[in-house]
Amino acid sequence: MLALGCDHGGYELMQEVKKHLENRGIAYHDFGCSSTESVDYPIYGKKVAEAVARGEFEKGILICGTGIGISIAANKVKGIRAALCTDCFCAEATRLHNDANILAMGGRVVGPGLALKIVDTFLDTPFSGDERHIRRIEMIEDK
Ligand SMILES: O=C[C@H](O)[C@H](O)[C@H](O)COP(=O)(O)O
Repeated sequence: MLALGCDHGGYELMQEVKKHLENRGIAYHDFGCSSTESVDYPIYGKKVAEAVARGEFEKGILICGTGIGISIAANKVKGIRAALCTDCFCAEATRLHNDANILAMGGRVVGPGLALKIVDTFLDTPFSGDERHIRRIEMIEDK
């Protein structure tokens, strides 16, 4: 189960992402926003990040205009590793190396064709489990 969140800058791309997830039979909960009316991205970044951090959702997808603000907000929540991706190489690498639990994208940056490939790459790539990556993630988490 995925947690989804966006602001007005990501709303239209999020509708494409939702259709794509439905076609793939992947369940999600949409934390909003619900239109292209101007809203504040930290609200949605925090809602999704907290739900993922509580373990209620396996992963999350966040979209704002650039993906930057909403990923900054999400990364303030302990246990969250939100990765802003603009290409499939980064989407794959952040799963393999960082075990990222939230994908962030920019609705004003990537078109739907590329964005859906990024989503698939992120969702379909497992964490490598390599010792060096585990060690580095634990350093981020301050364990
Ligand atoms: O990082 C922030 C996001 O890209 C926002 O989507 C963006 O700042 C919203 O801008 P505006 O309020 O001008 O639509």
